[in-house]
Amino acid sequence: MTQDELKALVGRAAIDHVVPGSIVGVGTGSTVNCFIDELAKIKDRIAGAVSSSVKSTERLVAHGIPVFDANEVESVPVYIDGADEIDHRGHMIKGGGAALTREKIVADLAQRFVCIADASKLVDTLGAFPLPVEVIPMARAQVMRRLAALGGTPRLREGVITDNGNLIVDVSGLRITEPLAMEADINQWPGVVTVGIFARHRASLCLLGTPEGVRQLNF
Ligand SMILES: O=C[C@H](O)[C@H](O)[C@H](O)COP(=O)(O)O
Repeated sequence: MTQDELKALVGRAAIDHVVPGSIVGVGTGSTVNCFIDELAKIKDRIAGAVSSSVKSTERLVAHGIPVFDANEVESVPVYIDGADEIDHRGHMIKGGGAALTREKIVADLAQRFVCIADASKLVDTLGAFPLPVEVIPMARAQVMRRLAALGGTPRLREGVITDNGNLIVDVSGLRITEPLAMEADINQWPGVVTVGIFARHRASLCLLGTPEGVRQLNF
């Protein structure tokens, strides 16, 4: 099976975790796009969605799925999103599509985070995928110096402005053995909007697409 077929497989499997009549938290990315297309088929059975990016909103609206502003929603039973990496405890690196801040906001509204990913995303230790950090433009150079001092190699993502008008710095060469601590540390640096470590908002369940079918990892 190709990676795209595995993404389609988990996008379909995620439908079983949608709570009928509820507002669904919807992530961002190519795997989530498969989920959105499946969600469209059951749109009459949900109240709508709260979205984590302009791109996902556009896709939801194109399918005729009502999209609620996050400020209108107090809580959602489930948030469904992809990941760039996920470890065996449900900690993730996210932000490869620059949507990490809004993703963490919607994840914070959710009672459960269901991660959908193809098998290539499962790792023993986070960090082989360059860690995205959303940064306010004025703080770019200082945050990059701090990231280098942590032992990583930061690089500005050229030509990318987030939905919030900020920059993305990608940090390679980190071995993230303590995701919770590193998330808390980087998040409190002046000018950092969000770090792409999702440890505090880790997955409750991962639907992992493998050539043998969907593997469920409960955390
Ligand atoms: O900002 C983007 C998100 O964190 C995505 O969920 C992540 O990059 C995974 O995307 P994809 O499903 O395209 O691999």
